[in-house]
Amino acid sequence: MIAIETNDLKKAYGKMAVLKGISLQIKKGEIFGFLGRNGAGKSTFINILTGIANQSSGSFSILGAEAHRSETKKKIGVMPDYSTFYEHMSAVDHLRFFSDLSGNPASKERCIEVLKSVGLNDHVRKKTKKYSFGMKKKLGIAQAIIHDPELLFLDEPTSGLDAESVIHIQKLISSLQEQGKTIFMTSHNLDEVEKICTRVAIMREGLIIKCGTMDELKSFYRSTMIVKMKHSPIPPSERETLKKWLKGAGTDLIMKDQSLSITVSSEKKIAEIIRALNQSKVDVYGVHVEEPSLQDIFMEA
Ligand SMILES: Nc1ncnc2c1ncn2[C@@H]1O[C@H](COP(=O)(O)OP(=O)(O)OP(=O)(O)O)[C@@H](O)[C@H]1O
Repeated sequence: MIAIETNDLKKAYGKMAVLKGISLQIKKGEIFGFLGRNGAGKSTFINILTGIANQSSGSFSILGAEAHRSETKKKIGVMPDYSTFYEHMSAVDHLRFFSDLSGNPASKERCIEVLKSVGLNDHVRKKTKKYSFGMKKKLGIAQAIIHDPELLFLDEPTSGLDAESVIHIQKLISSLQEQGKTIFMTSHNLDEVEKICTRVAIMREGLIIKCGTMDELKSFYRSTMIVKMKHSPIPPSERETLKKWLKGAGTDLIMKDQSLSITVSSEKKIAEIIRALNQSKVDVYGVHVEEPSLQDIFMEA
């Protein structure tokens, strides 16, 4: 079942093309990570999908329905990149008032339960004007999930939060997925995206330039890998011959007494290197292969 589908979605502000044709399909139950440098167009994309802005051309559907129908809106939750709150109200009153206004009234108990789930246990009765930046961020997430939506749009849900809160919110996002929700999130925290997202799209200058699971993205970039080996001492008589052979097998060779590091272009080469070492009477104790991280992929994309 498809949660979000966009077809050649474009957006221009005056002469500036911000989205240049985005076509995406996001399945129900995914945590979809949307990455891109500052100004790439991520928030604009979310704003269009959530009805805050209109597209210039192209179409999209949300939860199988044409976008912006009121029934569909009730099934989505949004945490925009910049949330505003009723400052004179306590967090719990703010959530109740907001849920009444949005046509999904929530009980006081439900509001308190949701505030606790985002880690605001001790601040449910505090006025939102006294909230710190991080507390407001959590309140924004609470506001997005108060009506138990099927689909959540989270624009940088953990930016500006302390390390403990980041982990708390990441766990909350994963638990929402376990409950069957679909999450579309933007983030500049690549470790976070790698950790919790089921699929990732990388956007650059209004276009999606890479999209797939982490394994798919990594296999695309798995053309080179850094191999590190620990081994027994190399007999002095074998050292030069072995060094010459290794230089032909890969690049960036670093040879130490009992370890080496080399960049190779295929997994087959790793087996060949182990055989060559054994033939030179060197025992291999450990092999570590460094795969590209999301950061490597992001930087190269
Ligand atoms: N209302 C607007 N009017 C004119 N230009 C806008 C408007 N909103 C966004 N833009 C421009 O559109 C481009 C994309 O902005 P957007 O906020 O979507 O990027 P982003 O990928 O979310 O960036 P960031 O990571 O910094 O949040 C930017 O060049 C921005 O200046």
